[in-house]
Amino acid sequence: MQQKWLKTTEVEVASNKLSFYIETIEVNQLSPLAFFAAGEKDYKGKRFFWQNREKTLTIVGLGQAIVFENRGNHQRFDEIEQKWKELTRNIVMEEQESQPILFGGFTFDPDNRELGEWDEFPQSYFTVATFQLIKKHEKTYVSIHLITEQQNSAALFDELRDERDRLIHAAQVKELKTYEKPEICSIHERNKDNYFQAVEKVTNLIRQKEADKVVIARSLELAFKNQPSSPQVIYQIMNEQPESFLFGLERDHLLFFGATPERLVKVKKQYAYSACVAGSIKRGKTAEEDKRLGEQLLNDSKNLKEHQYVVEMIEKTFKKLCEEYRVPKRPKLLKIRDIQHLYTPVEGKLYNDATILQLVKYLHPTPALGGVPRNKALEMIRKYEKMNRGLYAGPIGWMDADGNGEFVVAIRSAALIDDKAYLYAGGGIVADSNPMTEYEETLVKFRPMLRALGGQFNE
Ligand SMILES: C=C(O[C@H]1C=CC=C(C(=O)O)[C@@H]1O)C(=O)O
Repeated sequence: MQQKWLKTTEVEVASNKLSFYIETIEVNQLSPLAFFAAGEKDYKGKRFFWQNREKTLTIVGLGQAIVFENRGNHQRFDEIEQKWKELTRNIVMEEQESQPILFGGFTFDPDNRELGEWDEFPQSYFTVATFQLIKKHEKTYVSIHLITEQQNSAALFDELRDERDRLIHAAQVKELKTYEKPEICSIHERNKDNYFQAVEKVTNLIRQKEADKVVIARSLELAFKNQPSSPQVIYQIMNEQPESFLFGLERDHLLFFGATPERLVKVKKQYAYSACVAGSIKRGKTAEEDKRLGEQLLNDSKNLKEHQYVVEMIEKTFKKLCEEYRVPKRPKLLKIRDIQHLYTPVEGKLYNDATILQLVKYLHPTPALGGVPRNKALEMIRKYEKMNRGLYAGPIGWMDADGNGEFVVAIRSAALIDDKAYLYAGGGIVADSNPMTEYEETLVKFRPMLRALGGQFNE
């Protein structure tokens, strides 16, 4: 049985009078990835994919009803918030199972000028999809969004209905595809020498009290025999990393995707949930070894220090934006397939006027990805890391018109551009860091994406 809701809303965005038409139907049995793949021909470069860690929410977007981009200014969080508010001001959506979603991400550092694979990418990139699929618990909804200046759009909307039905049909009837892993022809460790020098330099500066903690990252470049497709690599990370948040965001030739264990912030009905994830150790080969390594991590002063900086900073932000909040006294372990982390969940009740994008703005970058003090750490990253992180380590996620949403920290991620992929990984440097140990930690952090992309990992 298909249900329909039709909403039309008049809105004004940047003094353009726009109408926002929405129609949602409930559909039976539909694989979100098959829906994503159904857009391979016509919507490539204009798609997104999201699945939360609990697997209770999957969102797919095909096509673009509207795009919000912003290049390089410091108001980027407020600007996106304002545009989204203008667009959804008149929409009354409460209690609806499926709402229009704004999906996208912010780059790590708009002041980074290093050239590379991110040259064309804006500093904020958000879209409302033309065709949006939401799978919540066991129900699946597909919405059409049309945002237009035209007054009479009935014919156009009918065309979109036909297109929606075609996409649903394609996703339902095609046999569920199992994709092969891509075939790699080369793996190149970019700027490896520079990475060692950067860690050494930054450790020395921290010892001289120039900063307390700085996260230094590096990158691998993979070349493939044949160009992998977006559904193919998303399929691989879904299989390889089921316990993480999964995301994929396309813009023209670039797909940024990953499987991160780290939530930046989730807001549901004015309650906010964040998590401090910093401090790492590998998984053991046996349950006993794993337990011993976990205990070692929980008692390791270097990792506890790295972690504590993140806790203090997230607590400060919650203090500013929440009526009440709760921070556990000690971290616990977050165990994922290749690695264990120190983990402290933080939650609070937001003040009435506080929003998810304000939280993102104040939290990003936490000392799990930037450092302490923040500006000094960012300066050192720009100076010594010598790469552009692009969306790696930035906030990526979604929000709805009621202010609910979720953003993760885009680590364990890669940018796929044509027949190349760029993988990123880093680690927190403190006074007692050792370059070789840090390097080995990045190898462990590369492992999930490398494995998903068909690479070998040699211990
Ligand atoms: C910077 C990364 O991880 C961060 C998140 C968790 C643990 C981290 C650590 O132990 O250093 C890092 O702060 C990365 O995965 O690229």
